[in-house]
This record gives sequence, C-alpha cells and structure tokens, in this order.
Amino acid sequence: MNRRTDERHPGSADGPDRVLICNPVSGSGDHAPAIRSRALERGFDVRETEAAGDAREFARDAAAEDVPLLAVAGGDGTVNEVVSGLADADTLEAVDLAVIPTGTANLFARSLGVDDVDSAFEVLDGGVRRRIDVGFVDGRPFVNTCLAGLSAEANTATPGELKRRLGVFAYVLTTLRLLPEYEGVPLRVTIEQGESAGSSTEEWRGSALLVLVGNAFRLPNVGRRDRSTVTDGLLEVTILEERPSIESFNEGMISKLLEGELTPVTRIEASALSIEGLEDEPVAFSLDGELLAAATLEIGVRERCLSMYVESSNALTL
Ligand SMILES: Nc1ncnc2c1ncn2[C@@H]1O[C@H](COP(=O)(O)OP(=O)(O)OP(=O)(O)O)[C@@H](O)[C@H]1O
Repeated sequence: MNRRTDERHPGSADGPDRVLICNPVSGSGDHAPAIRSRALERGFDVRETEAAGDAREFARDAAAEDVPLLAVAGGDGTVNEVVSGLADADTLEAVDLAVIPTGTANLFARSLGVDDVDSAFEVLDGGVRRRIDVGFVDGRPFVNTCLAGLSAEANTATPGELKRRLGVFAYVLTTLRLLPEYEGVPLRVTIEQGESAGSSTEEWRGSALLVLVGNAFRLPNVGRRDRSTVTDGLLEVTILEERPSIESFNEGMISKLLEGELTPVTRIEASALSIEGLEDEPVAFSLDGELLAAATLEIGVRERCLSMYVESSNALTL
C-alpha cells in the first residue's frame, strides 16, 4: 500500500518528478512536520513510512514511476531500505539520491559531508552529485558498513550518543567493552585484491572479534593515504582478532588499537571477500546497522553505481 500526502507537486499529472521518503520515527522522532514543509516548498511528493519495510517498498514504487530524484529522511537504516528498494527494481543507476539526516548517528550522511538537516537542504539546492560505490552481501546492498562477528551485540549495545561522537568507532569500542563477556567468532575470511591480471587472494583464519567492511565509512588516518573509500571500487576490511590484554577500554586507546598495539589488527583493501563461519552457528552480521545472519557472506562492491547529492567542498575529495 502506498501512503502519501495529499499535496502533490503542481504539474505532476504523470507522476511526481521528485519524491521524499521520510521515516518519522528515526532519531528523536520529532522532525517529520518540518521536513515535510521544507520538502513541499521544493516540490517533493512526501511519503511517510508507517512501519519497517515501507521505505524499501516506497523506493520500488518510485522506481516503477520513473521518479528521477529521490530524497530520504532518516538514519542509515532508512537509507539502506531505500537503496535496497532501488536495487530490487534494478534502478540504482537511474536516480539521484539525497539524504536528509534525521537518524540517530547518520554515519552515511556524514561521510558525504551532510552533517545536519539544514546542510542537507543546502546540498539539495546546490545540486552537486557524485557517483559512489555500493557494497553488496549476497545481493543485499550496504552503503556504509557491513560488520560481522560480535557486531550483533555491538550494534544493539552501542549508545546513540557514542555513535554520534565516534562514528563507526563506537562499534569497535562497544565490541571491546563487551569482550570480558564474549568469545571471538571462528571465521575464514578470503580477500580478493584487484580484478584482473595481478589480482591476488589472501586468506585470514582465526577467532575474530569484529570484521568491519567499509564502503563509505572512514577510519582515522593511521599513516595511510587520505582519499575517499567510497568511489574507488574497493572495500576497506578491518579484522580485530583475539582478546586485548586489558579488561577495560577507553576512547583514547583507539589510535593505539589501530596501530595494532593492543590487539592484532588486519587492515586490507578488497575488491571482494567472503566471510565463512567455522562453527555450526550462522555468522551474525549487520548491513548499515540492520541485523542479519548467514553461514557464509559473499561480499562485493559495485563501483560508482549510485548518484548521490554531496556537500560541494566534500565533493572534491569524493
Ligand atoms: N514508521 C515507522 N515505524 C517504526 N519503524 C520504522 C518506521 N519507518 C521506518 N522504521 C524503521 O526504523 C528503523 C530505524 O531507522 P534508522 O536506522 O533510519 O534510524 P536511527 O536508528 O535513528 O538512525 P541511525 O541508523 O543513523 O543510527 C529502520 O529499521 C526502519 O525500518
């Protein structure tokens, strides 16, 4: 069922040319009236979700209507649903997508330089777009991160405030805080680097605390080149293994962690990878924060397939 507002964009007799999909309960849950009126001023047809799954369905509907401009107001979970709907309809490459960050952490929007609602509308009015990569796990898309291992617990236990301050590192921190209670997950991670001649495959096998596969997310720069991860056709894979020697962990230790001082860390760029659970239990994983489980994850990336509105100064580095 399609739930829409009555206010349609004038002149849209053949269907709207721009649609806003709004999750009214994301984040603090008080944004919907203001977002709606700012979107209506700009000629958007506003469609508000009433339950999980609606944003994905609305994106499929918009694809069927050939709507060329889609905006999504919500957090990473709502963005993921919209991208999933576009992938269902095989129209990822046919639309321009704008994110209005009204979620709790909004990690994906922030990676595009869109820090708040005001800046999202400025970005929309400015019209600068970039084609970005989209990651896939067994055909399901993710724009920001796929986390496997203890991520199930880390996801549900990571406070929103910590996510806002630390971004994706909040999950790492929460995982480490949970360590006294959890064992690592025995995994085999097969990593492909490069696509054609010169490509190589590396295998990592061990007990992983967390496997973090990033598309748009950025790790703090630890002696690495400073370029975007979201337009290079590669995924950044970070594996934290074994138990650190300390029981409690604090934020100041993040750089030490990344330098491999506290717990063995493997960081590698991949054009594709698979993560296989070595026990009977399915591997818990999350796509942009949404929890799932599977015995084996086949992970790939489709290079520059999605046109996103981005903050203009940020666009140069994307
Ligand atoms: N009307 C609704 N009622 C209840 N749940 C909804 C509704 N619309 C969407 N949802 C669900 O809300 C969930 C959370 O949304 P989302 O991830 O966008 O926000 P958030 O968790 O506040 O932000 P972030 O992921 O950036 O921290 C999604 O899984 C989505 O499916």
